[in-house]
Amino acid sequence: MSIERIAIIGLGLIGGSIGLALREMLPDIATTGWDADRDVRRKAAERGLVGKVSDSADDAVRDAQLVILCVPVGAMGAAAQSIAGALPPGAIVSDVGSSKHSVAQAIAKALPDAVVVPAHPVAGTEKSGPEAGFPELFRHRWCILTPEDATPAEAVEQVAAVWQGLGAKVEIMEPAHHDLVLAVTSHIPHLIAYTIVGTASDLEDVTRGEVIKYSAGGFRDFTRIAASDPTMWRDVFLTNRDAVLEVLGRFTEDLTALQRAIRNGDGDTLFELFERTRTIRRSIIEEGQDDARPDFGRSDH
Ligand SMILES: NC(=O)c1ccc[n+]([C@@H]2O[C@H](COP(=O)([O-])OP(=O)(O)OC[C@H]3O[C@@H](n4cnc5c(N)ncnc54)[C@H](O)[C@@H]3O)[C@@H](O)[C@H]2O)c1
Ligand SMILES: O=C(O)C(=O)C[C@]1(C(=O)O)C=C[C@@H](O)C=C1
Repeated sequence: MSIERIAIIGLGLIGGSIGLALREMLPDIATTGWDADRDVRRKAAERGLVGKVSDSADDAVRDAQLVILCVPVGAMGAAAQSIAGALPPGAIVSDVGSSKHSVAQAIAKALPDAVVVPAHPVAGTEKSGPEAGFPELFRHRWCILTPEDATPAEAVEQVAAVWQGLGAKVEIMEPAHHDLVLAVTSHIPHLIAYTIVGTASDLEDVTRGEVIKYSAGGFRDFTRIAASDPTMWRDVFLTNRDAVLEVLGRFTEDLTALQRAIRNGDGDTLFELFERTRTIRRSIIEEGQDDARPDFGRSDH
């Protein structure tokens, strides 16, 4: 049986993009949505992010076969709690949170009897809110599902089919493994971007405004990432604490080794690392993942 009715809770960048993508790519699926913020609900209705923007979480999920929670990871428990009274028996609950272990625990606590298939579309931009979504966001991008062993296979297949219908490639992972991998590929890079842009800003007096003026290359790329939503990223670091701290420890050791190489004039160490990392970039492009840029093929994002 395929899914015919989906409710989206949280109508920002990801919830809005899912709604638009469903309406465009899987138009036979009826969509409802709700957001805790009245202004977001109004904008979502104006943009037609879902077929019907409901007046309450209960109304949005009452007839749903799949409910997707698209709120910051720190709000997943509250969002799950808000649908507890009206969730139809047998409905699948999913989410899009950037960290998986603690989100699964929060949803399970609020909805102990629900069938839960957590998901993480590895696709996004530095923008947020109901104006930021676009239907192609998930095309050719990974969506990682992290179900428990006991989760019915049919529910996992139904959620996978929806993501594939939106153009995503689906992978299944253990939640803890997901959290470690994403700490390396997404969370620490964001922390580095926030740090370097913060450091540069602190140094503005010393550099007399020239950091911003000359930020055309590498620094400019960092500023895009460092413009990402503060609520979302605060929650990611608080909920994926252990994996982030583990990877950060390794990163700090490697950075210290580079610091030593620079102080000692050890060019070989620097050259060998830079050569190795260039190979990694080239292999990503060869695998056809260069479209990982959020503005790939779009002039308006
Ligand atoms: N932004 C990205 O690049 C990206 C990518 C993949 C996954 N994610 C994950 O997707 C989720 C949503 O991120 P986003 O970028 O769409 O954020 P967003 O800020 O654009 O949207 C989140 C929306 O959730 C609403 N909200 C907050 N608490 C709520 C609650 N209890 N009930 C109902 N609505 C509530 C907010 O009003 C807001 O409109 C996060 O968990 C994030 O980790 C984000
Ligand atoms: O490209 C960006 O702007 C993103 O930050 C997207 C990105 C990422 O780090 O890859 C950010 C967080 C998500 O959980 C998934 C995707």
